[in-house]
Amino acid sequence: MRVVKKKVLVDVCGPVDLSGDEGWVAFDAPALVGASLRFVSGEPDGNRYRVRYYRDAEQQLRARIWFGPETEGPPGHSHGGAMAAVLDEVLGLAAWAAGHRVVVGNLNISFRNLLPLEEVVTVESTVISAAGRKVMVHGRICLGETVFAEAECLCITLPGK
Ligand SMILES: CCCCCCCCCCCCCC(=O)SCCNC(=O)CCNC(=O)[C@H](O)C(C)(C)COP(=O)(O)OP(=O)(O)OC[C@H]1O[C@@H](n2cnc3c(N)ncnc32)[C@H](O)[C@@H]1OP(=O)(O)O
Repeated sequence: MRVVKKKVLVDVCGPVDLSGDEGWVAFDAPALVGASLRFVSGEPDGNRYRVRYYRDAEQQLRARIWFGPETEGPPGHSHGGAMAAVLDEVLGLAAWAAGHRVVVGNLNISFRNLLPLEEVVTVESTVISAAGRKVMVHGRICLGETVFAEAECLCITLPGK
């Protein structure tokens, strides 16, 4: 019987620059929502995502995110679900940062360009409206003029919270 040993791939990725634009102020997500957001932002030195949050001059939430080798989908590029997870977290968090205690009810994403791995990109978010329990947040993952994914996110406030 042939025994094939499981191969363990260990990528060693060096430090990445997640610094913000001029005028951005660091934003402490765990201080606002607790430490539960481990899937996307829980491993600041890991090989999945590395994330740093900011508010821009208009107080909108921004994120600098590095998509590491463990987010791979199409060869050499990010999995669409990896981009979706980022948009879920950042756009939901944007509603929290604007004072709404929400979960994401609907997330509608268009994937516009393949996102190369080990790229540092920006996630922009804008709170569009808040009416009753519904908070609409728009956002996109981009680098310069290139948009990798854009999303409309309907957040619903949690009753009784
Ligand atoms: C628990 C503590 C959480 C702490 C989190 C901290 C970190 C968070 C950081 C954030 C980052 C992480 C982010 C994440 O990862 S959040 C994780 C991913 N999201 C979820 O798992 C959410 C699961 N879904 C739910 O919990 C419920 O369905 C919610 C709460 C959303 C609504 O169920 P609920 O029974 O409460 O309300 P309702 O059904 O009476 O609806 C109320 C209104 O909303 C409208 N509507 C509802 N759904 C949709 C929809 N899909 N499209 C269009 N509309 C929708 C509905 O028509 C109605 O409108 P109207 O008829 O009044 O006009």
